[in-house]
Amino acid sequence: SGKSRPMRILQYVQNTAVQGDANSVISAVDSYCANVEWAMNVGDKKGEILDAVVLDVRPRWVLELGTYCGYSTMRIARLLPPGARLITLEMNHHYAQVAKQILGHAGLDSQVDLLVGASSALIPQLKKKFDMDKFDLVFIDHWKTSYLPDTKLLEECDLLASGTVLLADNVTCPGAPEYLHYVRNSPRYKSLYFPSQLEYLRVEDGMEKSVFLG
Ligand SMILES: O=C(NCCc1nnc(-c2ccc3[nH]cnc3c2)[nH]1)c1cc(-c2ccc(F)cc2)cc(O)c1O
Ligand SMILES: [Mg+2]
Repeated sequence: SGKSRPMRILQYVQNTAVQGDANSVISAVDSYCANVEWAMNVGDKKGEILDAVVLDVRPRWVLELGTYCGYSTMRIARLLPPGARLITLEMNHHYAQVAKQILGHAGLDSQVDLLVGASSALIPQLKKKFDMDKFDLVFIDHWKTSYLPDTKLLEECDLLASGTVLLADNVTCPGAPEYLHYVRNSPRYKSLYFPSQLEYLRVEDGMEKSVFLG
Protein backbone atom coordinates (compact mmCIF):
# COMPACT_ATOMS: atom_id res chain seq x y z
CA SER A 1 0.00 0.00 0.00
CA GLY A 2 1.05 3.63 -0.09
CA LYS A 3 1.50 4.91 -3.66
CA SER A 4 5.20 5.72 -3.37
CA ARG A 5 8.28 4.60 -1.42
CA PRO A 6 8.38 7.86 0.60
CA MET A 7 4.68 7.37 1.44
CA ARG A 8 5.35 3.80 2.63
CA ILE A 9 8.21 5.08 4.81
CA LEU A 10 5.92 7.78 6.27
CA GLN A 11 3.20 5.22 7.02
CA TYR A 12 5.71 2.95 8.77
CA VAL A 13 6.96 5.92 10.85
CA GLN A 14 3.41 6.93 11.78
CA ASN A 15 2.60 3.35 12.80
CA THR A 16 5.77 2.55 14.75
CA ALA A 17 7.67 5.66 15.93
CA VAL A 18 6.93 7.63 19.11
CA GLN A 19 5.47 11.06 18.28
CA GLY A 20 7.94 13.81 19.28
CA ASP A 21 10.83 11.39 19.72
CA ALA A 22 13.30 12.12 16.88
CA ASN A 23 15.56 9.16 17.67
CA SER A 24 12.64 6.73 17.44
CA VAL A 25 11.67 8.22 14.05
CA ILE A 26 15.26 7.91 12.80
CA SER A 27 15.41 4.28 14.01
CA ALA A 28 12.06 3.51 12.37
CA VAL A 29 13.26 4.81 8.98
CA ASP A 30 16.51 2.85 9.30
CA SER A 31 14.78 -0.43 10.20
CA TYR A 32 12.23 -0.05 7.40
CA CYS A 33 14.93 0.72 4.79
CA ALA A 34 17.32 -1.97 6.06
CA ASN A 35 14.66 -4.72 6.21
CA VAL A 36 11.75 -3.87 3.90
CA GLU A 37 12.89 -1.65 1.02
CA TRP A 38 16.04 0.32 0.36
CA ALA A 39 15.82 4.13 0.18
CA MET A 40 18.41 6.84 -0.42
CA ASN A 41 18.66 8.15 3.15
CA VAL A 42 22.18 8.88 4.41
CA GLY A 43 21.53 5.96 6.79
CA ASP A 44 22.87 5.00 10.21
CA LYS A 45 26.59 4.44 9.39
CA LYS A 46 27.20 7.67 7.45
CA GLY A 47 24.64 9.28 9.79
CA GLU A 48 27.11 8.88 12.66
CA ILE A 49 29.74 10.80 10.66
CA LEU A 50 27.14 13.52 9.98
CA ASP A 51 26.25 13.66 13.70
CA ALA A 52 29.93 14.03 14.68
CA VAL A 53 30.44 16.91 12.24
CA VAL A 54 27.28 18.73 13.46
CA LEU A 55 28.38 18.36 17.10
CA ASP A 56 31.90 19.59 16.27
CA VAL A 57 30.73 22.63 14.26
CA ARG A 58 27.83 23.62 16.57
CA PRO A 59 26.32 25.58 13.66
CA ARG A 60 23.98 28.57 13.94
CA TRP A 61 22.99 28.39 10.23
CA VAL A 62 22.84 25.11 8.31
CA LEU A 63 21.93 24.51 4.64
CA GLU A 64 20.95 21.06 3.36
CA LEU A 65 20.74 20.38 -0.36
CA GLY A 66 18.40 17.45 -0.99
CA THR A 67 15.76 16.73 1.67
CA TYR A 68 14.18 13.53 0.26
CA CYS A 69 12.22 12.07 3.23
CA GLY A 70 13.89 14.33 5.80
CA TYR A 71 16.08 11.63 7.39
CA SER A 72 19.32 13.66 7.42
CA THR A 73 17.26 16.78 8.13
CA MET A 74 16.16 15.10 11.40
CA ARG A 75 19.69 13.91 12.23
CA ILE A 76 20.97 17.48 11.92
CA ALA A 77 18.00 19.29 13.51
CA ARG A 78 17.97 17.12 16.66
CA LEU A 79 21.59 18.15 17.40
CA LEU A 80 21.30 21.90 16.78
CA PRO A 81 21.88 24.40 19.60
CA PRO A 82 18.80 26.46 20.59
CA GLY A 83 18.12 29.30 18.15
CA ALA A 84 19.97 27.61 15.29
CA ARG A 85 18.19 27.18 11.96
CA LEU A 86 18.32 24.49 9.28
CA ILE A 87 17.24 25.42 5.75
CA THR A 88 16.68 22.41 3.48
CA LEU A 89 16.07 22.55 -0.27
CA GLU A 90 14.04 19.92 -2.13
CA MET A 91 13.21 19.84 -5.84
CA ASN A 92 10.41 17.31 -5.68
CA HIS A 93 7.05 18.42 -4.21
CA HIS A 94 6.08 14.90 -3.18
CA TYR A 95 9.35 14.28 -1.33
CA ALA A 96 8.91 17.65 0.41
CA GLN A 97 5.35 16.84 1.48
CA VAL A 98 6.42 13.53 3.00
CA ALA A 99 9.48 15.09 4.66
CA LYS A 100 7.30 17.78 6.29
CA GLN A 101 5.11 15.07 7.84
CA ILE A 102 8.06 12.98 9.03
CA LEU A 103 9.69 16.08 10.57
CA GLY A 104 6.35 16.87 12.23
CA HIS A 105 6.14 13.37 13.69
CA ALA A 106 9.65 13.85 15.11
CA GLY A 107 8.68 17.24 16.58
CA LEU A 108 11.50 18.96 14.71
CA ASP A 109 9.62 21.26 12.32
CA SER A 110 10.27 24.41 14.39
CA GLN A 111 14.05 24.47 13.69
CA VAL A 112 13.64 23.60 9.98
CA ASP A 113 12.63 25.64 6.92
CA LEU A 114 11.90 23.38 3.95
CA LEU A 115 11.88 25.13 0.55
CA VAL A 116 10.68 23.47 -2.65
CA GLY A 117 12.45 24.36 -5.88
CA ALA A 118 15.71 24.18 -7.78
CA SER A 119 18.76 24.89 -5.61
CA SER A 120 20.13 27.15 -8.38
CA ALA A 121 17.03 29.36 -8.10
CA LEU A 122 16.70 29.25 -4.30
CA ILE A 123 20.33 29.72 -3.16
CA PRO A 124 20.55 33.35 -4.41
CA GLN A 125 17.43 34.24 -2.39
CA LEU A 126 18.49 32.87 1.00
CA LYS A 127 20.32 35.87 2.51
CA LYS A 128 17.35 38.16 1.97
CA LYS A 129 14.66 35.61 2.73
CA PHE A 130 16.15 34.62 6.12
CA ASP A 131 18.03 37.84 6.95
CA MET A 132 21.24 35.80 7.32
CA ASP A 133 24.80 36.25 6.11
CA LYS A 134 26.88 33.04 6.04
CA PHE A 135 26.26 29.32 6.57
CA ASP A 136 28.35 27.50 9.19
CA LEU A 137 27.59 24.06 7.74
CA VAL A 138 26.32 22.85 4.34
CA PHE A 139 25.23 19.20 3.91
CA ILE A 140 25.27 18.33 0.19
CA ASP A 141 23.11 15.34 -0.72
CA HIS A 142 21.13 16.25 -3.83
CA TRP A 143 21.69 15.45 -7.50
CA LYS A 144 25.35 14.42 -7.76
CA THR A 145 25.86 16.52 -10.89
CA SER A 146 24.65 19.61 -8.98
CA TYR A 147 27.28 19.35 -6.19
CA LEU A 148 29.94 21.39 -8.03
CA PRO A 149 27.81 24.07 -9.70
CA ASP A 150 25.95 24.71 -6.44
CA THR A 151 29.20 24.95 -4.44
CA LYS A 152 30.44 27.58 -6.90
CA LEU A 153 27.06 29.34 -6.60
CA LEU A 154 27.38 29.40 -2.79
CA GLU A 155 30.82 31.04 -3.22
CA GLU A 156 29.45 33.59 -5.69
CA CYS A 157 26.53 34.44 -3.38
CA ASP A 158 29.02 35.07 -0.54
CA LEU A 159 27.27 32.46 1.63
CA LEU A 160 30.51 30.77 2.80
CA ALA A 161 32.71 32.19 5.57
CA SER A 162 36.27 31.24 6.39
CA GLY A 163 35.73 28.05 8.41
CA THR A 164 32.40 27.06 6.84
CA VAL A 165 32.21 23.26 6.59
CA LEU A 166 30.84 21.50 3.51
CA LEU A 167 29.93 17.83 4.07
CA ALA A 168 29.08 15.91 0.90
CA ASP A 169 27.36 12.51 0.81
CA ASN A 170 27.94 9.84 -1.89
CA VAL A 171 31.29 11.06 -3.15
CA THR A 172 32.18 7.41 -3.91
CA CYS A 173 28.75 5.93 -4.75
CA PRO A 174 27.05 7.12 -6.95
CA GLY A 175 30.07 9.46 -6.94
CA ALA A 176 30.68 13.15 -7.55
CA PRO A 177 34.04 13.17 -9.38
CA GLU A 178 34.07 16.78 -10.60
CA TYR A 179 33.10 18.03 -7.10
CA LEU A 180 35.82 15.90 -5.47
CA HIS A 181 38.48 17.13 -7.89
CA TYR A 182 37.48 20.73 -7.23
CA VAL A 183 37.49 20.68 -3.40
CA ARG A 184 40.65 18.51 -3.26
CA ASN A 185 42.63 20.74 -5.65
CA SER A 186 41.34 24.23 -4.88
CA PRO A 187 43.58 26.28 -2.52
CA ARG A 188 40.37 27.63 -1.01
CA TYR A 189 39.40 24.30 0.64
CA LYS A 190 40.95 21.86 3.11
CA SER A 191 39.36 18.52 2.29
CA LEU A 192 39.20 15.17 4.11
CA TYR A 193 37.56 11.88 3.07
CA PHE A 194 35.57 9.77 5.58
CA PRO A 195 35.26 6.21 4.22
CA SER A 196 32.02 4.41 4.98
CA GLN A 197 29.37 2.31 3.24
CA LEU A 198 26.37 3.08 1.10
CA GLU A 199 23.23 3.23 3.25
CA TYR A 200 21.90 -0.22 4.26
CA LEU A 201 24.31 -2.05 1.89
CA ARG A 202 27.81 -3.57 1.94
CA VAL A 203 28.99 -1.23 -0.82
CA GLU A 204 31.76 1.29 -0.40
CA ASP A 205 30.76 4.94 -0.13
CA GLY A 206 32.08 7.89 1.83
CA MET A 207 31.63 11.52 2.76
CA GLU A 208 33.97 14.41 1.98
CA LYS A 209 34.39 17.13 4.58
CA SER A 210 35.74 20.36 3.08
CA VAL A 211 36.50 23.49 5.10
CA PHE A 212 36.26 26.76 3.14
CA LEU A 213 39.37 28.84 3.81
CA GLY A 214 37.96 32.16 2.57
O1 LIG B 1 20.27 10.73 -5.87
C1 LIG B 1 20.52 10.75 -4.68
N1 LIG B 1 20.17 11.78 -3.92
C2 LIG B 1 19.47 12.97 -4.52
C3 LIG B 1 17.99 12.94 -4.21
C4 LIG B 1 17.47 14.34 -4.24
N2 LIG B 1 16.55 14.84 -3.39
N3 LIG B 1 16.39 16.14 -3.69
C5 LIG B 1 17.20 16.42 -4.70
C6 LIG B 1 17.34 17.74 -5.26
C7 LIG B 1 16.97 18.84 -4.48
C8 LIG B 1 17.11 20.13 -4.96
C9 LIG B 1 17.63 20.32 -6.22
N4 LIG B 1 17.88 21.43 -6.93
C10 LIG B 1 18.40 21.02 -8.09
N5 LIG B 1 18.50 19.69 -8.16
C11 LIG B 1 18.00 19.23 -6.99
C12 LIG B 1 17.87 17.94 -6.52
N6 LIG B 1 17.90 15.32 -5.08
C13 LIG B 1 21.16 9.58 -4.02
C14 LIG B 1 21.27 8.38 -4.73
C15 LIG B 1 21.84 7.25 -4.13
C16 LIG B 1 21.96 5.98 -4.89
C17 LIG B 1 23.04 5.12 -4.65
C18 LIG B 1 23.16 3.92 -5.36
C19 LIG B 1 22.21 3.59 -6.31
F1 LIG B 1 22.33 2.44 -6.97
C20 LIG B 1 21.14 4.46 -6.56
C21 LIG B 1 21.02 5.64 -5.85
C22 LIG B 1 22.30 7.30 -2.82
C23 LIG B 1 22.20 8.49 -2.11
O2 LIG B 1 22.64 8.58 -0.82
C24 LIG B 1 21.66 9.63 -2.71
O3 LIG B 1 21.62 10.79 -1.97
MG1 LIG C 1 22.92 10.59 -0.26
